[in-house]
Amino acid sequence: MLQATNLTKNYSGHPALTDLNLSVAPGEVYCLLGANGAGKTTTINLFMNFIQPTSGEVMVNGLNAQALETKKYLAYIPENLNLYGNLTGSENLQFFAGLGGAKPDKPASEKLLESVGLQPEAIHKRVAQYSKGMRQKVGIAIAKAKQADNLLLDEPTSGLDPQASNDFARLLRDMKENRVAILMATHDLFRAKESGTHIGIMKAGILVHSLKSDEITLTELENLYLETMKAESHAKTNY
Ligand SMILES: Nc1ncnc2c1ncn2[C@@H]1O[C@H](COP(=O)(O)OP(=O)(O)OP(=O)(O)O)[C@@H](O)[C@H]1O
Repeated sequence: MLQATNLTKNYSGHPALTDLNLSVAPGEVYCLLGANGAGKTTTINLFMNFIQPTSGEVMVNGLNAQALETKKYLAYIPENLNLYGNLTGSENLQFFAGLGGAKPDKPASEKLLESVGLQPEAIHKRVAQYSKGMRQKVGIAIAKAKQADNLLLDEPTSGLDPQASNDFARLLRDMKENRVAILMATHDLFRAKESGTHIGIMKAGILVHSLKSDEITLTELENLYLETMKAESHAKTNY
């Protein structure tokens, strides 16, 4: 469970995020949309405790995100996942899952990587030879190994081809069915509508709209997004 209450982050007095209220329950996928600089990464970084809030509260499974204990409940996949290029996919998985205290043995790591759709012949190749989509699959495998209750994704499908992006969406669906709470920043309206149970549209650090994805068609979402980006006012409105 992820929860932000009146969450605000300023940088030298400049607001990056203002008064965010948001919750993501187990089995929900909350997709954050918004232009560059809207505050999406700031939100994710606050949940990860990479940065501290100026005011307000950010909670993971009911604990303040600043508590070290929350790390075991969180998995994180950024746009460009940092893996060790000179290690294989399987070795990276063992290493990074091991950091979270959930190191799979070799057969278990092979099974996990196969379960996320990595080609069996790639599993023992050096990651330096992997495509971006393959690296993101290793990221999902690490998250699965960790069995974290919450998954934070920062533009994970950016730059993936449609097939890889589709594979990734399937993996998210599996995690959702396993009751993981997922918060994803994305620029992809189609994926947000398809994979999200909830969609938020941010502008200039404010969550302007928050809606259930089954309340809106893709065309309506696109129109709402474009209107929001055009609108002068940043005032919070209800859809
Ligand atoms: N370390 C920092 N110091 C100062 N300002 C920052 C810092 N990090 C982010 N900001 C500012 O905070 C605001 C929100 O940035 P953020 O990275 O959260 O946006 P975003 O929605 O993730 O954008 P993008 O789609 O480009 O990733 C921007 O105005 C940005 O310039």
